[in-house]
Amino acid sequence: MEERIQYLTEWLQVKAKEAGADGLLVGISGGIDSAVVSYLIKRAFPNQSLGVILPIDQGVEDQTDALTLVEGADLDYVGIELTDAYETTYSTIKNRLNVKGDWNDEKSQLGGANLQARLRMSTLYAVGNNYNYLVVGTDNAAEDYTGYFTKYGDGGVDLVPLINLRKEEVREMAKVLGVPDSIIHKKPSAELWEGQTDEEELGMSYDTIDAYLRGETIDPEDERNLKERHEKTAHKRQIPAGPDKFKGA
Ligand SMILES: Nc1ncnc2c1ncn2[C@@H]1O[C@H](COP(=O)(O)OP(=O)(O)OC[C@H]2O[C@@H]([n+]3cccc(C(=O)O)c3)[C@H](O)[C@@H]2O)[C@@H](O)[C@H]1O
Ligand SMILES: Nc1ncnc2c1ncn2[C@@H]1O[C@H](COP(=O)(O)OP(=O)(O)OP(=O)(O)O)[C@@H](O)[C@H]1O
Ligand SMILES: [Mg+2]
Repeated sequence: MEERIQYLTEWLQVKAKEAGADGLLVGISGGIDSAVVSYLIKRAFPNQSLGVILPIDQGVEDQTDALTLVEGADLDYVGIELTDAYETTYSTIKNRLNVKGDWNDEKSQLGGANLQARLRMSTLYAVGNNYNYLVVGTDNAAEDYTGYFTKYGDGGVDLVPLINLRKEEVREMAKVLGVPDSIIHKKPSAELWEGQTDEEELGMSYDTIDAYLRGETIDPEDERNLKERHEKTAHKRQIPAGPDKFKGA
């Protein structure tokens, strides 16, 4: 695992250099994926790496985890409270569509949740511009395969160092890097709404997804679900579709 960590550290250094960037930053949620990326960017750029904590209506526990993490990783950080920005944006959209008589509360819920991820993305790029840092994402192999991320939200990043790591490998790497146990053992959650957990929303455990990604046989129902998620989310892993060049007169 140490070699794999070294490999990713050097890869981050090369990609930043290729881009002419001075360093790297990551959004820190208090979860394990961003924890691992924090330690990696700190290794790659000890003096030019930044953690960005972006609370939106967030529980105290997670801000504590985020702070424990940056202190443990000895990572420079900044906290930017986005609750007001989120609420203003969301209510402005809601009010305007209400005036047209078009607002649909139920349909808009997921869009509102995704707006949180997209506001964080915009904020990370604004901070990145200020320092000439690249934005590092935290998606792992299980999230990538299932498309379990917000398009142009947490999926809108410059580099994805964990993209080939199953969740179990992220946990293993976290242990070697020295990520606190409390973060390693907490339930994965996007925290886009109260009580959300990845495994409940996906309808299966990361152990099952990891087993599938290792090429093992899993419950046929789960396999069907995974394949369907993968196909439905193909657009998130591609550049936006455009038509072929018009060849007529
Ligand atoms: N075939 C197609 N070709 C081109 N575009 C297509 C499309 N189908 C949908 N779309 C577009 O994609 C949109 C749907 O994708 P998207 O906006 O991403 O939204 P969606 O996939 O519906 O929701 C995001 C999912 O990711 C989860 N998430 C988000 C953020 C963080 C984490 C985490 O683990 O921390 C998890 C979240 O809980 C939710 O389950 C549609 O509204 C539409 O605009
Ligand atoms: N409050 C937040 N502040 C800054 N960035 C955040 C915040 N919430 C989410 N993010 C960003 O969105 C990413 C996607 O969240 P995700 O939940 O998949 O990862 P995680 O929280 O690090 O780990 P886990 O999946 O185990 O919860 C995070 O890794 C982080 O980069
Ligand atoms: Mg999380």
